[in-house]
Amino acid sequence: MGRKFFVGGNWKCNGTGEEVKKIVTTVNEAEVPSEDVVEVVVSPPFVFLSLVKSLLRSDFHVAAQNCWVRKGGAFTGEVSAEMLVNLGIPWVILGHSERRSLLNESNEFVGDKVAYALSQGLKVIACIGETLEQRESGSTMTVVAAQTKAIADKVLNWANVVLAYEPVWAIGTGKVATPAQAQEVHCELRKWLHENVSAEVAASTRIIYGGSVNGVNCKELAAQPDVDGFLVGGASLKPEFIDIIKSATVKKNA
Ligand SMILES: O=C[C@H](O)COP(=O)(O)O
Repeated sequence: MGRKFFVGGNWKCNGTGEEVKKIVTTVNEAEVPSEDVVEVVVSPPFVFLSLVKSLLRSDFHVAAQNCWVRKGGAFTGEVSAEMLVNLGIPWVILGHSERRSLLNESNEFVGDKVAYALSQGLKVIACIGETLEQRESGSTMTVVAAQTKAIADKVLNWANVVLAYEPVWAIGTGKVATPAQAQEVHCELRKWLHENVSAEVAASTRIIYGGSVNGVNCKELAAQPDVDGFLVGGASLKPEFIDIIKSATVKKNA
């Protein structure tokens, strides 16, 4: 089964209204492969979701960067999945390593969030990844399998899940995983899904890579058989995001 290439731009906690409009203008004016070839999502901070949604070209979609773990209510400072649905936001990023490490989001909490967001009709980019210390101690697969299991324990239908493998040591560091390192983990993750979820889910779930992806390194990464796209941080704020979107054609022509 074909897995459509997926490129997400995670703008993190960046931008003024003016800067956001400028980024949207750049992506709106770009010539990129059609929606049949690549699915593109941009993820601005909460406060700019409506603005970006109103300005963004119709073949690209918007994602929130987080949402609350269950139904909204007395949870000061949180944004619920229901609110995102109400705003017409189709996607949400959950379990990003910055939230896992800075806000102590556990595997179980992330699994609960993913399940709740899906139950409300959102599509989820679920992030997993090991630290440098974990990689150097040889526990990369143990760590990412435990993170994936916490999601799999709560999720029955994977149709609206994209799994983002983002090694923490590669995020915002300029130190990108080599294509072979990325492929190795993606392939193992797909095997894990095959053995622990189903052959169908393993074959159809998109596993995307994140961590210092840029307009140059994207092509070789995109050529790896189990790399189904990217979650891009820093470079998604720059015109080179367009080159990263275009790397979808590497896959198409492979
Ligand atoms: O969500 C995106 C990742 O954290 C990657 O960020 P980066 O491309 O700035 O390394």
